Amino acid sequence: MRFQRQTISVEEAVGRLLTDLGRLEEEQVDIYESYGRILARDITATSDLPPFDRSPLDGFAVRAEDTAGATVEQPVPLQVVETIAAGDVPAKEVTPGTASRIMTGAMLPPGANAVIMFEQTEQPGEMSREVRIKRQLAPGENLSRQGEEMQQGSVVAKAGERINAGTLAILATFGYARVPVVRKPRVGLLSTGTELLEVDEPLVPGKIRNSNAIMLSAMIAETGGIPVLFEGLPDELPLAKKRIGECLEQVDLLVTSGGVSVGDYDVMAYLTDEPDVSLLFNRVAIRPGSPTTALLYQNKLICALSGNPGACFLGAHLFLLPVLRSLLGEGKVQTKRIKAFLGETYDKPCPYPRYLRGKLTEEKGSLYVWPDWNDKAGNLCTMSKSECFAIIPPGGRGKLAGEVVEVICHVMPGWSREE
Ligand SMILES: Nc1nc2c(c(=O)[nH]1)N[C@H]1C(S)=C(S)[C@@H](COP(=O)(O)OP(=O)(O)OC[C@H]3O[C@@H](n4cnc5c(N)ncnc54)[C@H](O)[C@@H]3O)O[C@H]1N2
Ligand code: MOO
Ligand SMILES: [Mg+2]
Repeated sequence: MRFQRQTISVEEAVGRLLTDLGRLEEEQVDIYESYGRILARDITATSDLPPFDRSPLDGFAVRAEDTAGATVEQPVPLQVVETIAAGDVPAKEVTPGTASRIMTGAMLPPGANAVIMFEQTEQPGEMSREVRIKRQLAPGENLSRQGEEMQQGSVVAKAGERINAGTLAILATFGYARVPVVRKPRVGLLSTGTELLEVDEPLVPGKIRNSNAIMLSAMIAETGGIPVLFEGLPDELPLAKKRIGECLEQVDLLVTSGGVSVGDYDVMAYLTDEPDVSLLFNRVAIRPGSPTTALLYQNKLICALSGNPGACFLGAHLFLLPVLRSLLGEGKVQTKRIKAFLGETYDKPCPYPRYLRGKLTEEKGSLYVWPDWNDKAGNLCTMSKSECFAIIPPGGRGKLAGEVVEVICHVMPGWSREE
């Protein structure tokens, strides 16, 4: 199968990966451990919000009717019957001719239907029981009514949402000390290639250090998976297949890098010929990383990315991360494509759509994308500065500066080009 490959689009490839890919089980975690997790079900309000009528100001709770005709020149005098701090439950009712001193956030006393701020009142003396109201109020003025923001039982966060700081505020408000989230997928990582050294090993002729594994494990963790780094994969097929089988037992899916093209030792490409291994695809219309491959073995997914670091990085964004998001039940599986003006001409011809790493700038409300010229598939030192992929359509002339191209953003742009 190494040489006969059917080329499919990115959309088709992702579609095949996500088919029959069920969401993982729900688990309960402590709210303090839930940041970044994906909600497993809708979250409903366990009470009204605010839970009681409360004052948004420091001032006096009054009956609006008592303030009729009040002005600075002719303030209306009221008798103060109580001071209510936030957290208190009022003991007294506000009856005609009276008022209660009230702090911001404090519960509104019965009988009151408006609040006037201190700045619009005056008191004859510090110890005086009298307050003079200098402005007429309408009923309901300066009040936060019970349930005005959320009613008990309404949905306040939805299944599939990634928990961020704002979500945590909602979960805390409604008392979700334990949060229903989706279990994190365990993602096995195997790197092929006898040329690979560990990070801490000195370089020896002909060999290189393994940079894909740690890069992929970071992308997996950032997306909400648990990377499980497995040691070396032999180049001989029977041993490799056995090793892959052992690894698959311990994880939800396996990601490999390298060995997917047509080389003599491209063990992943050979694996596609095994009878008990089903091939999802082994060539996608992308550059770099066109030999990216996906397999099903022992009923689990193997995402076989290219060994070229640049291609591996792209393949992980296009194929691995949507799989993880789907397993996590996250609402947004595919990164949205936006449009931007190409900042400079990129005219290298390519038979496939080229996903060019790049950076985004914004000028007078328009988005510009600037190609990363260090664009050989095996190059890696500009990945750390990559903010997006500009998609240069296939064909002879590439795209000219100022033409619109599609862009997939993968980090929040820094909006500048200087290094
Ligand atoms: N005759 C052909 N040769 C190649 C073709 C082709 O169609 N015909 N495809 C090219 C394309 S396109 C790509 S992409 C690569 C895919 O390569 P593999 O997935 O088979 O990757 P390897 O051959 O194992 O390695 C490629 C390259 O990357 C280095 N590498 C591998 N693993 C790592 C790692 N973990 N960390 C860092 N670098 C890694 C490896 O040493 C090679 O230099 O095939 C082209 N060839
Ligand atoms: O598709 Mo490859 O990554 O261009 O060599
Ligand atoms: Mg190869």
